[in-house]
Amino acid sequence: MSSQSSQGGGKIRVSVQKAGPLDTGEIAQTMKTIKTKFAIMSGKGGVGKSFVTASLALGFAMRGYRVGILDADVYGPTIPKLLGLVGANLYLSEDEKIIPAEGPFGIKVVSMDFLLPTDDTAVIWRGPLVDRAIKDFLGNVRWGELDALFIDLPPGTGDAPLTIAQALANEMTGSIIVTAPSDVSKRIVQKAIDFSRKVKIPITGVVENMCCFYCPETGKTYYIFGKLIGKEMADKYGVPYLGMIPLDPRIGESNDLGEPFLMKYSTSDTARAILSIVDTIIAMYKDRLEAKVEATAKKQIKSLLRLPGEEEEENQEES
Ligand SMILES: Nc1ncnc2c1ncn2[C@@H]1O[C@H](COP(=O)(O)OP(=O)(O)OP(=O)(O)O)[C@@H](O)[C@H]1O
Repeated sequence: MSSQSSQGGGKIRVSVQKAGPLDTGEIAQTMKTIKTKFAIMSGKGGVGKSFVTASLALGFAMRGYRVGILDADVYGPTIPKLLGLVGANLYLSEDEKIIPAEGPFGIKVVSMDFLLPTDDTAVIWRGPLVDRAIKDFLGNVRWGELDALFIDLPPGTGDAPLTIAQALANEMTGSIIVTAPSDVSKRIVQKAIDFSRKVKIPITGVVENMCCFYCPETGKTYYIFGKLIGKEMADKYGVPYLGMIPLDPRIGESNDLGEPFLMKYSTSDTARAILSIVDTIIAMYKDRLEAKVEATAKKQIKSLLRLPGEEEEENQEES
């Protein structure tokens, strides 16, 4: 990737350069200011992985956390659309770091979609170009201080998600496995659990999307494809079940309009289901999410209690 401006900084332009191997040191350096990092994965495409990624990020942000999304679904990047960010740009800082775009609640977003001039160009993103972008997205972004980063992996368990997940494994707090109930979903959850274990990312849990349909006319919930298959599988493999999200026609509608569902229908039952998953994850990682806040608060209290002149003494002691 190259910068457009000759004065340092500027909009990112795409150029084909050989990427070189993914460098775990660079990835660690890029992510060191982020408290928790979650890889969102699915055993197969189309189960709502990107929708869940965007919704979890929005949920965390609505709870007051500083959030980022890395859309690593390089062949089908949809996060910008779900957040109403189509047409946004990525920029390079003077020292050639990628500056994320900013979405609702200040959510920082990096996506291949920002680098594609039109939808039709997706097809040319192959080989070296994708390798280059992945390398830059993983190891060359200025995220700043974040409480949570959600990484939308490519669907399935093939080469593309494997390469990215392996490079990220040391940094990840956990994986969130998205599934939708169907005849084959048991196999799909099992594949995703095996995948996460293979790349040594601890499993945060399973989210069952499109679990059921609530009919406002009858007031009944219908488990069209089978009841609690995700829960059954999570129990079988001894991983946490984070919750379920119903089929809701308003989700497709808001996604198509680029109006984030969780914001537009924030008081709906479906939004409540999503926020309950968000709260479960927050509760699981409470210590990590709050650790820095406490450390900062302690430091502030200490400085408030300090008498004039003591700061200098302390600095001298430290050096
Ligand atoms: N709970 C839901 N109710 C209704 N529609 C949904 C729900 N979840 C997702 N969708 C719709 O399903 C489609 C697929 O969702 P999404 O793109 O998030 O899936 P994905 O698993 O990321 O797909 P891909 O494998 O292509 O990356 C979208 O049109 C989305 O709006």
